[in-house]
Amino acid sequence: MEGKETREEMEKSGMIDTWMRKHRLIYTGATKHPFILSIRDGTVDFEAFKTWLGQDYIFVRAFAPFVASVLIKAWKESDDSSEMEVILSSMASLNDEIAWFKSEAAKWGVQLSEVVPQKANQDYCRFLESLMSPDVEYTVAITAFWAIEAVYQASFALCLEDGSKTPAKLREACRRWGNDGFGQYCNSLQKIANRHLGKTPDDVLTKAEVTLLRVLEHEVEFWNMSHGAA
Ligand SMILES: Cc1ncc(CN)c(N)n1
Repeated sequence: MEGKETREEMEKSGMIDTWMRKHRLIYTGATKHPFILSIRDGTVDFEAFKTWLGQDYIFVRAFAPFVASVLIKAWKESDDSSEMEVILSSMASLNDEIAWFKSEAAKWGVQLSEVVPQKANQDYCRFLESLMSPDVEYTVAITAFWAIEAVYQASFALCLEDGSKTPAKLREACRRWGNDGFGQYCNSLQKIANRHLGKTPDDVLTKAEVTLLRVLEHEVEFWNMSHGAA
């Protein structure tokens, strides 16, 4: 009999997969955005890429304290010590990521100290800050964390697929998030999120789903900001 999936049925495949099916349209909007498709088909406007680069540097600086807040929640709320290690590895790579943004900006002639955060970026950073509150459950925060990373992984992996015409100058940027190692790290985050979603009360489950949708909307707005600014 067809109908709504029960919670037990959803948990069998993992809540994240269920939500990805349920919210396919917005997930595709975030991972196959026209900006990403323009990189993939080689028609990208390099000014748009430079806008993205400067804005994302600001975002990543706000993302690092968010990841730190997830680490604190894992330390307090998780019963599996390996989760802290996954989150810690992410913190270590953020250090590399900030260094990469600085050297990439120098190559493209983007003065990072002069970049002013645009509204979509400010809104997204404010949203991240709201998730840092100790009142936000670990399950909700780890779901958001997975979604933020997974959108970049899926988007940039698309630009590396066979047949893509990604300009040589942008391939390194795409490899940063589109490589297999980053994919495996996203799978680890997804497993952690699924494990906690599978045992959380219904009200927290609803909060996590709403938070996931907010992340996807912010990601779309973030791409729009870069794409529209050319
Ligand atoms: C907007 C955005 N979203 C996600 C990521 C991947 N950490 C990022 N760097 N920037």
